[in-house]
Amino acid sequence: MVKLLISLFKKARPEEIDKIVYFILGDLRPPWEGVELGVAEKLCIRALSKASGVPASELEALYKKTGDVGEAARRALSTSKRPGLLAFGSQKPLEVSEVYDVLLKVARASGEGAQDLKINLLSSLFARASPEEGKYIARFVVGRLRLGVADMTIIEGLSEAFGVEKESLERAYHVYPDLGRLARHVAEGRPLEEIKITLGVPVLPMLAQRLSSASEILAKLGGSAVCEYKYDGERAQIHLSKAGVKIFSRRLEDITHAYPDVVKAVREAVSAGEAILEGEIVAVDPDTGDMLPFQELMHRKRKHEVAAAVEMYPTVLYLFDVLYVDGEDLTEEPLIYRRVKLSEIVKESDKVSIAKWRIFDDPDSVDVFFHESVSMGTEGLICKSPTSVYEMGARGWNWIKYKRDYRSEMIDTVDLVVVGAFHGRGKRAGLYGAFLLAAYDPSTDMFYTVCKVGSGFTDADLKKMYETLQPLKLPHRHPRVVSKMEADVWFVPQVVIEVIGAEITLSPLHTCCLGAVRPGVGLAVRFPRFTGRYRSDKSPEQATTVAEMLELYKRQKKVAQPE
Ligand SMILES: Nc1ncnc2c1ncn2[C@@H]1O[C@H](COP(=O)(O)OP(=O)(O)OP(=O)(O)O)[C@@H](O)[C@H]1O
Repeated sequence: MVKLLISLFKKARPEEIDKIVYFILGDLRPPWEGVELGVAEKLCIRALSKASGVPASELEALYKKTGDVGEAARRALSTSKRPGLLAFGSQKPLEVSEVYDVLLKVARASGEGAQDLKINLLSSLFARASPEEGKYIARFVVGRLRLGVADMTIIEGLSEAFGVEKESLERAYHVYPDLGRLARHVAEGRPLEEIKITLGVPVLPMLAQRLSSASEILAKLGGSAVCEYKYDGERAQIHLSKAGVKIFSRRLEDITHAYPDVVKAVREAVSAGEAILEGEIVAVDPDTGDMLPFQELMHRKRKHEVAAAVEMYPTVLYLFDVLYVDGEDLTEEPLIYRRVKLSEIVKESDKVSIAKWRIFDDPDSVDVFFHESVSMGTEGLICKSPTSVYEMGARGWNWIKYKRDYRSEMIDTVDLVVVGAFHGRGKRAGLYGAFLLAAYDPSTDMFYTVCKVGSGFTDADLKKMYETLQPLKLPHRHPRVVSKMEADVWFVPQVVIEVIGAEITLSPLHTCCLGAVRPGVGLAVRFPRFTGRYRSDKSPEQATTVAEMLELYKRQKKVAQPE
């Protein structure tokens, strides 16, 4: 493959080599420009029929039989009468640039009459194409070219064809991942140093390796690590400039349209004029602000649902890196410097936060932080070398993910005692927005906290809870309640409600079974939800006990976690 590419690149003129590279990749433009041909097989066949004079029904049948629109094109064009046009061979052969320009017009056709325009443009191409050319054009336009040439193979070809070091090409590609443009750059003999981090063009993101124990991770990172919550959402590379805010996905696609709320929040939170930031967009419960699993971001994927989703499924952006600020490329600076810079330019709000992080040098502390992170709704930690630069496009050992290799499933509901509450915001203002719940320990006759729950309550439930709890209000924590968490309001332990969660996890934030499984860590219900059942038939001493919590934790079904 490389040999073929070398000879092709050597033959190509600089002004067409970019187009050749895009064709090889099966695209017309780099991913963030979102240029799509939008040509279905049916439309392609209609264009072929128009160009060849062969009835569309015949071509449909041919396509059905061979399953390859390219083959249908080849046969149509070999038998064609080419109505209204000179016979093939009697006119100027097609040039790469011409084909490219017409296809770009096809991709950009939109609105009323777009279908007809696309058919006309394509049929004019087919009318001039040889049967072999038609075969590949047809496959390309319906997205079936599939040459299987990897980006790195193109880089190898370019390196050999133009005598440029492969490593330098790779570096340039990581900063500006547009292979067509890169090919043209080297074919024109321009120096690679000209290629710099650019606002509006996403860099290839740095990726993480994976290890499964804190001690291995610390050893690999040279003894100490910046440990950050590993948020479970969508990775976002955010480019802020005078022109506005653009958000790019992990795969370099422009996803700005899905997150108008993030755009607005970034504008308000970031004080720099220009910046490239990285973070994770996480769906949160609109009533409690608690993190939700990333599946809840699906509502942002359908264009017509975005406006409603912004209201019903709000997000928080957790920023974890900054690559560029006001003309200064920070990718060669150490992580610690970048994190400081990040806190300098970001004013945190309820929509934009800086990813929670700590520096550790002992595995036990990393583990405690890990369990805290998971119980808050994340996937674990990303541990990073404090001195590492931002390695674009690399999956090296300077970022190491620490995830669980299994996920558990909570097998039963639990009945927990309301011991505290948190003031509600927004729709819940004036009421309680979330409640601190505890399990009972008969051996000490005390209540130990298990979770903070805000989900599953209807408006009527919240009102009822508020009214029921008023007479039980205390100015301080009840002496029979053991809690590390500070509630806004405390109650006499009396009201029992039924709760279900995704699983029971270890957590240093709660006191239930503290130290029973690991030192310094208790048990918590992750993603807890009120089932709607008030257990007024139960006294607080009949609530789920800490021993039952431990039993439930041990008996949970463990489900293998996908890599
Ligand atoms: N604090 C953080 N620092 C870096 N990445 C984070 C952080 N929090 C969440 N992430 C996310 O974690 C991802 C890496 O881990 P994960 O294994 O979940 O993703 P993946 O897509 O399966 O793997 P990868 O991105 O490494 O190919 C990052 O791409 C990013 O989206």
